[in-house]
Amino acid sequence: MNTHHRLVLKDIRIALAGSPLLSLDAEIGPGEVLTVMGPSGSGKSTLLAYLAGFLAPAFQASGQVLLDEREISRLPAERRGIGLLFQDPLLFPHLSVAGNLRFGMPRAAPDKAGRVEAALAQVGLGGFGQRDPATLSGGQKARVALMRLLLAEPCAVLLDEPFSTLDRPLRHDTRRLVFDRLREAGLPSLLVTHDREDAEDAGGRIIELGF
Ligand SMILES: Nc1ncnc2c1ncn2[C@@H]1O[C@H](COP(=O)(O)OP(=O)(O)OP(=O)(O)O)[C@@H](O)[C@H]1O
Repeated sequence: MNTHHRLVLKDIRIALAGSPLLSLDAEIGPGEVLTVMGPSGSGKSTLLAYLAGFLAPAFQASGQVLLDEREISRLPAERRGIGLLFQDPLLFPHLSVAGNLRFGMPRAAPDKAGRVEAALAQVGLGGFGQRDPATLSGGQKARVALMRLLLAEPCAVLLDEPFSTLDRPLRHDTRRLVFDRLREAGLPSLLVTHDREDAEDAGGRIIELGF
């Protein structure tokens, strides 16, 4: 599942009601994690919403978002090839764990059942496929959300405080597993967080938002 994607953010500027909110220039190579930090209200979630394709109409944005040299900022969200990991794992409650993992897989993906089982085994959840997601712990849900994201074969990943509801040391272990898997998959990732430890553990560059 190793890929070599690159996400380039060129002179991104976002304003709210005519006032500048944030500006950013960055390049994220295969397997790299860029962390964006900033106080509450500095625009971290807004930046991710812009990159993912669901910026609220109250904002004005300019700049270029290049994924593998293709400008994606005018494409609809579902055609951008971006995977998202939020604070809430947002598992579909009406699907089993395996159903959640199969959900975003490319239609033509071979041996879906085998890949789902292998993905679960990779994160210590072998045999959990038929479980109802409501019966999982917070850390288990986070691991299912990660593998659902990877099986969808994104070209880049955005993470919005994905560890903030987990207690330490579970937080530490989950964070390690997520960053290791993203690195192994060769995906460029952008993490936004308040947490200095999350940022340092991500192992990449850290940018502080602010004009
Ligand atoms: N839909 C919206 N319409 C108008 N203003 C908004 C909207 N969403 C957010 N804002 C404002 O935009 C600014 C940036 O908000 P954003 O949620 O991006 O900050 P953040 O850095 O992610 O904060 P936090 O760390 O608290 O999640 C804030 O001033 C917020 O009030």
